[in-house]
Amino acid sequence: MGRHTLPTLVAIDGPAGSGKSSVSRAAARRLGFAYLDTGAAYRAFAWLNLDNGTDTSDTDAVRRLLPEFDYSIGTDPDEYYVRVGQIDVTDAIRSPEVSAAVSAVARIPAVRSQLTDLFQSLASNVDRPGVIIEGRDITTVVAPEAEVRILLTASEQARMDRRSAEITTQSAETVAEQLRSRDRADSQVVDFMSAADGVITVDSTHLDFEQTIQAVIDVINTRTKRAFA
Ligand SMILES: Nc1ncnc2c1ncn2[C@@H]1O[C@H](COP(=O)(O)OP(=O)(O)OP(=O)(O)O)[C@@H](O)[C@H]1O
Ligand SMILES: Nc1ccn([C@@H]2O[C@H](COP(=O)(O)O)[C@@H](O)[C@H]2O)c(=O)n1
Repeated sequence: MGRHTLPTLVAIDGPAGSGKSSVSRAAARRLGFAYLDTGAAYRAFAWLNLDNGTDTSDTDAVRRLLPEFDYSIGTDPDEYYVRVGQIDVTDAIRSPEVSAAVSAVARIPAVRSQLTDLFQSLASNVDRPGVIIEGRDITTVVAPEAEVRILLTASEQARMDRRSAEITTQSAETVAEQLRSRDRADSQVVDFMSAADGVITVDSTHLDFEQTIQAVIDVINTRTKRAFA
């Protein structure tokens, strides 16, 4: 049987360390939804550039690599993987080197255009009743028509504390500075710090992980007028 209805689209944006990936994945798992981590694609393309020895400040050189970007990602929250060609880069794309390079490639319009088309195609082809798509420009560019649009944010201090708690290979100061500079670079490209019209803000500064997941699920249930979970 072919699909008769399109999946419910849930778009979640927010700054670095706000909990987008971990909260979206956990909420998708509980709802029986698919989960699309859009940041992983930008990270994987930055990884390809670094692996290829491309100068990521050379826009033409980065653009020339786009046709070679053979990308795949797992959208089942329980079978998450990120691949470039046959190479599994799930862990490699989280390295400090990739985190330092990703904003440079993400600011190139041709990169954004190709990846946005890819995200829209991936989201419409999931074999689930819904899909949670998370990133920076989902509520505004990738899926502005989404039934549910959420800005997941937290104070800069809370986001830094959380990020430095998970990254033990660098000092808290280094992690904090990297997070600030990535947010600064990213906010040149798209505003993910203020909610566009129709976007619900969930501020997790004073919520723990479980409370944040429930807050997101509550918004989804309210906006779709269904009791998914
Ligand atoms: N409300 C919360 N309370 C405590 N810890 C949290 C909360 N939300 C997320 N975390 C933790 O904070 C860390 C960062 O979360 P996550 O990686 O999902 O953020 P992110 O928004 O996807 O960041 P980035 O955009 O940089 O990928 C993770 O270790 C996650 O478990
Ligand atoms: N929709 C998006 C998602 C991500 N980016 C860029 O990728 C970087 C990594 O994203 P994470 O969610 O994995 O931290 C992010 O800092 C942006 O530079 C984007 O531009 N648009």
